[in-house]
Amino acid sequence: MTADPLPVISCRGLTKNYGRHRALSGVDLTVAEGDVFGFLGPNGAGKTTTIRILLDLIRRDAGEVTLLGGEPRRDGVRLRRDIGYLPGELPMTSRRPAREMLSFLGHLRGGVDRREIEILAERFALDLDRPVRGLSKGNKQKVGLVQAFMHRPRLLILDEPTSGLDPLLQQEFLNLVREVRDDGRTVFMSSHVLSEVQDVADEAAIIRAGRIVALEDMDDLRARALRRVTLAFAEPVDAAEFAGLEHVRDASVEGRTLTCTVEGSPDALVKQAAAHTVTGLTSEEPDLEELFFTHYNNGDAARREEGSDAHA
Ligand SMILES: Nc1ncnc2c1ncn2[C@@H]1O[C@H](COP(=O)(O)OP(=O)(O)OP(=O)(O)O)[C@@H](O)[C@H]1O
Repeated sequence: MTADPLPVISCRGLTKNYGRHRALSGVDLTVAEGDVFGFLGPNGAGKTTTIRILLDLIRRDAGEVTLLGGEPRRDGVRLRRDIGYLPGELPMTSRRPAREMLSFLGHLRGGVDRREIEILAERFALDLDRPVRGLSKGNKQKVGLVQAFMHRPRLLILDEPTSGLDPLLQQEFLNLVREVRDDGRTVFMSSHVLSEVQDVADEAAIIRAGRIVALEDMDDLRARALRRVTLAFAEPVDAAEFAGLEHVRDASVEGRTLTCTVEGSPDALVKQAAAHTVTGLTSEEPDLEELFFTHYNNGDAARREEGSDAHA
C-alpha cells in the first residue's frame, strides 16, 4: 500500500453568483488520481458552473482550486496540456473537416499523434472528412470526445459526455473511460442521470442548488439503488407471496402483473418469481431526484433551502 497521493482536483468553498442569483454556495470536492468521479445533479444544479471555474473559464467569487498540483489562474498553459476538456456546448462552426480541426487543436496542445485521432474516430464511428459545421449533434459530440481524449491527458473533465450518443456509443465511451482509469489517469464527468455514471464511477458527488449534498462511494450507492420492477406472469399471483421478501417493498398485483420496488439485490424476488412462469420483466431505475429524496435525510432540508434561495 502506498500513501494517498495528492488529489488531482481539490476545491474548497467555491462560490459563484450570477448577478443576484447564487449558482454555487461553498462547493468542496476532492478527486483522487486514477479515479473516475461522477458529478451528478439535476439541470441547473451548478455542474457546468463548477467545471468552468475549475478550468478558469469563469471567475469564482470565493474559494480555492487546485488542479494537478497547480492553480488554474496561474498555471493555465501547462494545465491545458495535461487536461482533456469536453464542454457541455461545443462551438463548432468551422467549414473545415473534423480531421483538420482536430489536428489544429492537437498542435495547440503541443502535438498529437495522428493515429490516436484515427483510432478514436474509428471507435466512435466518426467520419473525419466531413465539415464540422454540418455535423449532427451526436457527431459534434463525437468530435468533442475525440479532442478531449486524443492527447492522452492525465485528467479528463467531461461535461455531460454521453449527451447525444446512441446506446452503443455510450458503451464505447464507457469502455474508453475504463481504459483511461486502467492507465492510472483520472476522469471527472458530470451527468444529470445516475445510470450514465453508475457502471463506471468509483465515487460520485451529488450537487443540488449549488451545494454538494452527498458524496458517495459508488459501490455503496449501487448496493442501495432502488428499482421499480414489473413482472408479468402466465397465471395470476398473490401479492402476499412477494410482500415480505428481502429488499422488496410496495408489492402490488393486478391480475397477472406484479409491481414492486427493489432496494439492493433483486435475488429474493427473482427466486420467488421463478416458482411461476414469467412472461415479462421490466426494471426501471429511479431518476436522480427520486433516489436523492428516498435516501438522504437532508433531502427535505435541501428542498427547503432551494425554495428559499429561489426567493433570495
Ligand atoms: N451565464 C449565466 N448567467 C446567469 N445565470 C446562469 C448563467 N449560467 C448558469 N446560470 C444559472 O446558474 C445555475 C447553475 O447553472 P449550471 O449551468 O452550472 O447548472 P448545471 O448543473 O450545469 O445544469 P445543466 O445540466 O442544465 O447545464 C442555474 O440556475 C443557471 O440558470
